[in-house]
Parts: sequence; structure tokens; C-alpha cells
Amino acid sequence: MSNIQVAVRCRGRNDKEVAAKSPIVIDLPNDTFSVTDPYVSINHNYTTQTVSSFNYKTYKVDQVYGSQADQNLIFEKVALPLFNDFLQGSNVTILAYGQTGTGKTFTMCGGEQKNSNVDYKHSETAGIIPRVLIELFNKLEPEGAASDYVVKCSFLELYNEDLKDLLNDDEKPAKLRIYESTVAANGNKKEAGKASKTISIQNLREESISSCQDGFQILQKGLLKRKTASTKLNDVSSRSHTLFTINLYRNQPGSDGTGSQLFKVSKMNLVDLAGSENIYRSGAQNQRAKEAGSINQSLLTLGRVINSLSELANSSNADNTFHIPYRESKLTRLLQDSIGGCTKTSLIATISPAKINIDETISTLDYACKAKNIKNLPQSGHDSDLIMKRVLVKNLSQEIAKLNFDLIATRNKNGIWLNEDNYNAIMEENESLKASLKESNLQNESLNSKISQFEVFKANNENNIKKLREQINKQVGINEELSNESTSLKSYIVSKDEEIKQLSEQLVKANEKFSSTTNQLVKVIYRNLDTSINSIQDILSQYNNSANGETLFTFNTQLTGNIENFRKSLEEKIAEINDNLANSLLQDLPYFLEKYNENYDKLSTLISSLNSQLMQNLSDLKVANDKLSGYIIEDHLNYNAQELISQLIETKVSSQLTKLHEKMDKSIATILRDSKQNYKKLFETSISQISQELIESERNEISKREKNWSTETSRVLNVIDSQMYEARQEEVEQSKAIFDSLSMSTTERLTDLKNKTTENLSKLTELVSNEENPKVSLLQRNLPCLEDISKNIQLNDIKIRDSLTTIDKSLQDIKQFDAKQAFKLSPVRGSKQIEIDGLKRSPSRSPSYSNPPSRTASRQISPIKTAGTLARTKIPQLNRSLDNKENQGPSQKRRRVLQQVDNFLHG
Ligand SMILES: Nc1ncnc2c1ncn2[C@@H]1O[C@H](COP(=O)(O)OP(=O)(O)OP(=O)(O)O)[C@@H](O)[C@H]1O
Repeated sequence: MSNIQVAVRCRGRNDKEVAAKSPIVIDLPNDTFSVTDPYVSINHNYTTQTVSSFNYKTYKVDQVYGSQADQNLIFEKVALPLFNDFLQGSNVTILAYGQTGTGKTFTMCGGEQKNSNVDYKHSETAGIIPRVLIELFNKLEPEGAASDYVVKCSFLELYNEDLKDLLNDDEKPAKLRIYESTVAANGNKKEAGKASKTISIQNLREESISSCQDGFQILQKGLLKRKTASTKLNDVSSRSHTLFTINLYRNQPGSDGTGSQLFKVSKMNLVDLAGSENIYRSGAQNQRAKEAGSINQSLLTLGRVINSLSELANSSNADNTFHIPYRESKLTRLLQDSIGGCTKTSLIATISPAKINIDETISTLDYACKAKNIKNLPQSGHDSDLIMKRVLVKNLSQEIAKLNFDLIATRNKNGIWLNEDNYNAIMEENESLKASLKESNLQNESLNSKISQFEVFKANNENNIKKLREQINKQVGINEELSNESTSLKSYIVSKDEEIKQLSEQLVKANEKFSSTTNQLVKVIYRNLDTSINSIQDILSQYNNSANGETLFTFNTQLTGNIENFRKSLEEKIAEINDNLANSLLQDLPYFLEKYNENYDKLSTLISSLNSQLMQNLSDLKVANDKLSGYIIEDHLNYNAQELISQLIETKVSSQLTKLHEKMDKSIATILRDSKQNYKKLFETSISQISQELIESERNEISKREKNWSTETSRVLNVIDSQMYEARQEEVEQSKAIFDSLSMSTTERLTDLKNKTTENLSKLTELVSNEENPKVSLLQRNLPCLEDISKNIQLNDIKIRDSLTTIDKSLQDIKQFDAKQAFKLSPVRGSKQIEIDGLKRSPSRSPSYSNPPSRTASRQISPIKTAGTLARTKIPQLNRSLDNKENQGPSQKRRRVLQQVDNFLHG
């Protein structure tokens, strides 16, 4: 009795664990290998406890391998001892157990299992299986002919409680069944007396191999077939259990006493278990959950088997009445012989050192420790392990014969080789197939009769089909017509679009032009108005106080009235334009709307007629189809032709009609949408055109009015000018008369005064010379007084002279003012001007104005001015007094002036 040997293999942290910065929580005695001190410690509180209070949980196993342990070391320490037993005829098993991604497959198969042509012989990462194969043939081959042996391999997968032969290429392989057989040494299954129970798998392929390369090929073939799936924990994760078995038949020295050679049969099971992790942690869902659930079910049973066997080993129950639940899962049934059975077994528990996997690691180590307690009863040399050479040879020769048949049949392509079990299975299947065939034949017969009925029906309904075809062709024609129509409509719409675009552009340009012209027009009008108003205001202010004030006031009132009227008429006109525009819009809008509605109605009618035509065609087709279907159904024909026709109608006609309908719908929708837009645009364009026309006509009207206004203004200004000229001329004449008379009277008075003075002086001289004259003495007394009078006379003389100068200046001013007015009026009146006295005058002025008397007046004044001996005068005051009596006539005014001058001179 020997315990299951348990080894723990702890790999280094992988990339994911490093990336996750998960610390190492596994403590091993050695990074490579430890057999003397085989403990694995786990620190539970790695991150929370201080170093001094580390809380370790320690597991004791048989061997411990660290991250530095290579594949060869594992092989030599774990597999080789069992291999040697296997070579000696023992059944041995090596199990790899652990969480996904911890290295089970790496340990059992190797690191390059994904490559199809791995050179295991020279690979450092080759796992236990290839190393065993190499070792096996290394041992067997040197013995050569002296050794009689046969090696057979099988490769099995257990996935979702289903067994799968990884070496079977059949598309529908025979189902694998686990059964217990009792095999006697002579190969007779019935002789139970000398036999023992073994687990066998029915229909499992066993391939004979004669070299390790043959074995490698088998391993590769099986690995490729192995079910893998991605999980969060391992990218290429195996979700299945695999069992690679090597059967060795070796010549047994001695005999069974019958002279027949015996062969020792030994078996080596190399088991790669699926990942032991919790399904929730692996992220498995749906199908995966099922897989993971099954995996856990198998592993759970395995755990319970291990528990039971462990308890059995520890108990003192000698009866061995413990129930071991081998039969509760296929995995435990397969491993029944290896765990607690008659084989030598080693378990390699693979673990991760990272903290993130600590729960799974603890679970794995718990399993491993329990498994360590299990005791097996390996039996070597048991009868059941022997097989007679003739049986083996018979089996092999049968196999070879079958293979030969198979080969010949394959070469000749005229037959199939089958082994007996397969044959029986096939025969059974054949029987059932025969029955099915019989049923099928009956069905066929009935179908054949229906076919002939259908042929008759078909012949009878050729016409219907012909009509249907014609209808389909017609429909296709309609379809084409519609599509042509649609195309032409589209091109029409495109051309309309282009037109509308051009019109829009024109409208935009016209609008721009109109607004700029309007602006200019308004500017011109306002400028003219401003100029006119300013000029008129100037004139009014200058002449407001003149003799013709009344006339000017009247004119001013008239002009203001005219301007007001013009403004009013302008405003009215603008209002009228607006009204006209609004009216025309209101008048034309119904027309456009009517037109739009009309076209819309037309389009709708067209669409509905097309629709009804389409519906008619559809209903015709439906009638025809129903008719055809009716015939088919009435005659109870279930022949596929009905389906074919239905399909034909369904696929060709209906789909064509549906497409047509959809196309129609789309094109109608597009036409409607486009026409809506087009009408909108057309409407806008028309409104713009109308607006433009109206604006153009109004602009013409305004320009006409502006011309009239200009002419009228010129005329009025001419009138003003001539009136002003006349008024000024009259004033100048009055002034001249005043000065003439003033000058004359002043000269006369001065002469008179001179004479009188001379006379008085002579009288005075005379008086003075007569000193006795009392008057002389009086004169002498009054002499100072006379001197004062003389001074006064001189002063008066100076004042008169000043007054004359002032009058002369006033006359000059009047002259200049006259010239200025003529100049100011000229720009308003017209373009042509003539030069008078260096000033511009209008040619429209009256002929008398071209030779203005003011010039003569001014020349007549100059001798007066140069005389320098004018009497004292107050002409400016005189003018002011005249201003106050503006309603007096010119002769009256003149009289008053003379009177005042006279008064002044004489008093
Ligand atoms: N001791 C080791 N040394 C180097 N690489 C290792 C070791 N153990 C595992 N690996 C690597 O880790 C990855 C996962 O290993 P493997 O596929 O053997 O895990 P597994 O336990 O079989 O997973 P699954 O249960 O999903 O099949 C592989 O890339 C493998 O090469």
C-alpha cells in the first residue's frame, strides 16, 4: 500500500499578476526543489500585518517545486519513478491539478503545445508526456528483437461530462462508453474466477506506435482537438479534462503452463485536469457557466472521492465500508483505478504565487493535502495484467488484417473496413436505417404518385403559368415605364431647379441694384431739399428786414407750403407703393396657391392612378397566385413544386412588386417634396419680380417728380431773384436820392455857412478895429465864447465827414450784399452762369439786371466820399428808423430822411 505522492509546483508570477502588482504570498523552502523540507506557506494577511506578526498557513506535501524548477527536474523527480514502475508492469497515473493558468498543461504536455510540429526531443519546455515517450522508446529500442513489446496510445477528453476521442477523425464518431470489464488472463471475459475488474472505454481508439515520434504526432493531434476557451484568467484556457494513456504490452518471461507466451500489460495515465477555479471568479457566463459548472461537478466529485479515501485512510475501519462516490462523475469513474485503486499515483498541484489567486491556491493545497492521505494498492503481476501472446497477436493481427482490408478497400475505393464492435454497432444502425429506408420508400411511393398527379396538374395549368408569366412581364414593363417616367420627372425637376436658381440669383442682383438706386435717389432728394431749404432760409434771414419783406414772407410761406405738400405727396406715394405691393401680393397669393393646389391635385391624381394601377396589378397577380395555390391545395399536392412556385411568386413577383411599390412611394414622396419646394421658390420669385416692377415704376414716378420739383424750384428762385433784384435796386435808388439830396444840401449849407462866417468875420474885424465901439469891447469879452463856437463848428464838420464816410461804407455794403445774393442764388437756378463784376449771375436774370444801376450808384457816391467836407450825419440811426417803418412807401421814407438830416443840420 502506498500513498498518493503529492508534489506542489509554484510557478513565478505571470504578466497579468505583475501588471496587477499582486504581491507574492507563497513561501517555499527553495525556489527550485525541496523534498527534505516540503512545506508550502501562505501568508493570509500579507498586506495588513506587520512582518513580525505574519500569519502563515503551512501545508506539508511530498515534494515542492519553485519557479526555478525546470521541466526536466519535474520529469526526473515526479514522473521517472512512476515510469520505471510502469516499465516493470505497474499501472501508474500522474495527475495535474490546479487553478487555470497555473501550469497544468505546461507540466503535462509542455510549453509549445500550440505548434503542430514541436520537436519535443530537443525542447526544454517539453512536458511529462513527451519525455515519457522519449524515455519509453529509449528503454525499449535497445532491447531490439530480444524484447517483444507493443505500445498503444489513446487520448481522451472529458468535456461537459461528454467523452471525446481526440484521435478519432470521424465526423460522427461512435459514442464512448465507460464500462467495467472482467478480463481473464486467457482473454476470455466470461471467466470471472481468475479475473479482476478494469475500467475500459468502449469505442476508444488505441493507436499502436513504434517510436516516440509516433507518440508525439498522436499528442499533437489530440491537443489540436482539445477544447479551449478564453477566460479572464487564462487566454488559452482549457475547460476540459484530458487523459493520455500509454498501454505497454511486454513479453513476460515464463508461460502459463500451456506453452503460450504471456504479455504483461501496464498502463500509464497522464491526466491534465481542467481548471479548478470558482466559476464566478473565472468570469464564465452562459455556455461557460455550464462548462464551468460541469467542471466543478467533476472536480467536486473528485474532491469528495479524495475526502472519502482520505478519511478511509485515517479511519480504523477495517471493513472498508466507506462509500467512495466514483460513479457520480465520469472523471472519477475514469480515475477510479488511479485514486484509491490498484495504481501508483502522483498528483502535481500547480499554484500561483500571487496574492490575487490566494483563495484558489488555498483550495488547491487543501485538495492536495487530502489526496496525500489516500492510500492505493498497486498490484504488480496480477493475473489481470497478463495477456496471452496468442490473444495479443490475435488482436494485433486482427487489427492488422482490418487495417489491410481498410487499406485495400481505400485503395480500390470499393469497401470500408470495420472492426467487430464497430461492425455490430453499424449493423444495428443498419437495421434501424433499413427500417427508416422502408418508411422512406413508402413515403417515396406516395410522393411519386403525387408527383405524377402534379405532372397532370402542371400540364393542365401550363396556361395559367403562361398567363402569370405574361402578367409578370407586363408588370416588369410597367415597372420600367414607371422608372423611365421617374427619371424624366427627375430631369425635369433638375432643369426647374436650375431655372429657379438663376431666377433667384437675378432677384438677388436686382434687389441689390434697387436698394442702391433707392438709396442714391433718397440721398439726391434730401440733398436737394436741404440745399433748397438752406438757400431759402438764408435769403429769408437776409431779406427778412428789407423793404420787400412782405413779398418774401409770402413767398417763404408759399415755398414752405410747397415743400410740405411735396413731402406729403412723397409720403403718400410711398404709402401708396406699399399698399400696391401688399395688394398685388394679396391678389397674386391666391393665384399661386391655386396653381400650387392644382398641380398638387394633378400629382396626387397621377400618384393615385399609378397606385391603383399597381394595386390592380397586385390584385391580378394575387388572384392568379390564389388560383394557382387553390389548384395546388385542392389537389392535395404537397410536392415541392408548389413551394417552388410560391417561392417564385414570392421572390420574383412579390418582391418585385414590393420593390416597385417602395420605389414608387419614394419617388412620389421626392416629387411631392421637390414640387413643394419648387412652388415655394416660384412663389417667392414671382413676388420678388412684382415687387421689382412696382418699385421700378415708382422710381420712374419719383424721378419725374424730382425733375418737376427741380424745374419749379428754379422758376421760383428766378422769381425770388428778380424780385430781390428789383427790391434792392429800388433801395439803392432811394439811398442814392438821399445821398444826392444830402450832399447837395450839405454843400449848400456849408457854402452858406462859409459866407456867413466870412461875413461875420469881416464884421468882427471891423468891430474889433473900432476899439471905441462898445460892441468891440463886448466882442472881446465874448471872444472865448466865439472860440468855443468855432471849435464846435469844427467838431461838427468832423462828425459830418465821419457820417458821410459811414454812408459811403453802407452803400458799399449794399452793393456787396447785392452781389452776394446774386452769387448765392445762382447755383439753385441752373447750371449756366455769367460773370458780372467778378461775381456769378444766372443768364435767366432780366436784361436790366445785367447792367445793374447799383454800380452807377456806387460811382456817384465816390465824389461825395472824396469831398471830405461833409456835414455831420447819423445815417445808421436813420436806417434803423426806416427799418421800424417798413410799411411806409419809398417817397415817404425819403422825405423823412431829408427831414431828419435837415433837423440835424439846423438844430
Ligand atoms: N512553471 C512554469 N514555467 C514557465 N511558464 C509556465 C509555468 N507554468 C505555466 N507557465 C505558462 O503559463 C501559461 C499557462 O499555463 P497552462 O496553460 O499550462 O496553464 P493551465 O493550468 O493548464 O491552464 P488551463 O487550466 O486553462 O489549461 C502558459 O503560457 C505556460 O507556458
